[in-house]
Amino acid sequence: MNVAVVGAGAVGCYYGFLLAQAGHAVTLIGRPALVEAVGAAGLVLERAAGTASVPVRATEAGDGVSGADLVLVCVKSGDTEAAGAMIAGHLDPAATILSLQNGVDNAERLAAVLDRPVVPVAVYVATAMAGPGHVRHNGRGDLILGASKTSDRIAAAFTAAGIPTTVSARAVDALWAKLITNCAYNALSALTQRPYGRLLQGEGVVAAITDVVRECVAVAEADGVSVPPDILDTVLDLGVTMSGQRSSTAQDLARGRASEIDHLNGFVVRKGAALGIPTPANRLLHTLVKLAEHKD
Ligand SMILES: NC(=O)C1=CN([C@@H]2O[C@H](COP(=O)(O)OP(=O)(O)OC[C@H]3O[C@@H](n4cnc5c(N)ncnc54)[C@H](OP(=O)(O)O)[C@@H]3O)[C@@H](O)[C@H]2O)C=CC1
Ligand SMILES: CC(C)(CO)C(=O)C(=O)O
Repeated sequence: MNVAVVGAGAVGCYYGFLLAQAGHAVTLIGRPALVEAVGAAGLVLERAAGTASVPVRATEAGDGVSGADLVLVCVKSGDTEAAGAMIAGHLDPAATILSLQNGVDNAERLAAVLDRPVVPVAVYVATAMAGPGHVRHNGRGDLILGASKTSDRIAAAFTAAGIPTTVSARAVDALWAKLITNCAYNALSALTQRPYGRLLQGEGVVAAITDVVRECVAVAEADGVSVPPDILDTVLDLGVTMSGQRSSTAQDLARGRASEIDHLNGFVVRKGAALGIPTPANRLLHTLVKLAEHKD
């Protein structure tokens, strides 16, 4: 396949590497430092098994998607519309477009910009950029791909490339379950800069997380989403299995970058308002993170 990755960061570089290593022609669309580094040394993946590099094409330009059969959009949720506008005029009519992003409405928002279907993908991976063109893998890597005409073929190609992938007509339910986890941990970890294990030990934290999760479940169910009945246990378990982890929102704030909070707790607040469901705990977390993003 000809594959284009729009947003060559931690997620895009990880999946781009595995697809290139499996023999697919991969083009990364990213920032100038990434393009320069990949041009000089290839795309580097560091993981428990060792560090390796593959040669891939890299460009800053939206026309990097020209001729691609498959386009992976991997930008942060706040960049979805801009990334869509950048590639809109260059897409092959037969290309399949995947949104590999957290949050539940990126595929829908991207589809509105592109005026064509976009397949939502739930991404279960832990990766981070160690430097331009150098991605570090910290765990997992499996995907749940929404259903489409080409999803089964893509899932087979991904799985053959070392990316365990299943197809589900209810990928959005999986995205919601992930969103609920993000709503529970991301803001609290960001505001306190605590990893999840120490966060859960804080006074009142489990009760606060329980409130957040209950609000999210009420909004999801009012929106027709099916949430697993044991979601609260799943959320609390993550704080044990990933006890040393700080949320991506904590990492964004520590680097002085805008976070995805508008698309996490902020999304639940907006959706709840539209559906008549009160979301005071999510509203407060959203507001506090917005204040922390703009300290001056
Ligand atoms: N990292 C992880 O382990 C996981 C991340 N996710 C989700 O995946 C999505 C991507 O996350 P992640 O890869 O970590 O984010 P990153 O910030 O590492 O990667 C996104 C990259 O896209 C670049 N970018 C944004 N807009 C453009 C554009 N128009 N043209 C070219 N490059 C662009 C960004 O540059 P710049 O920074 O300069 O804007 C950045 O390098 C998010 O929704 C995240 O929540 C989901 C599961 C796990
Ligand atoms: C699952 C979790 C909470 C893990 O850190 C995450 O997705 C994030 O940090 O954004």
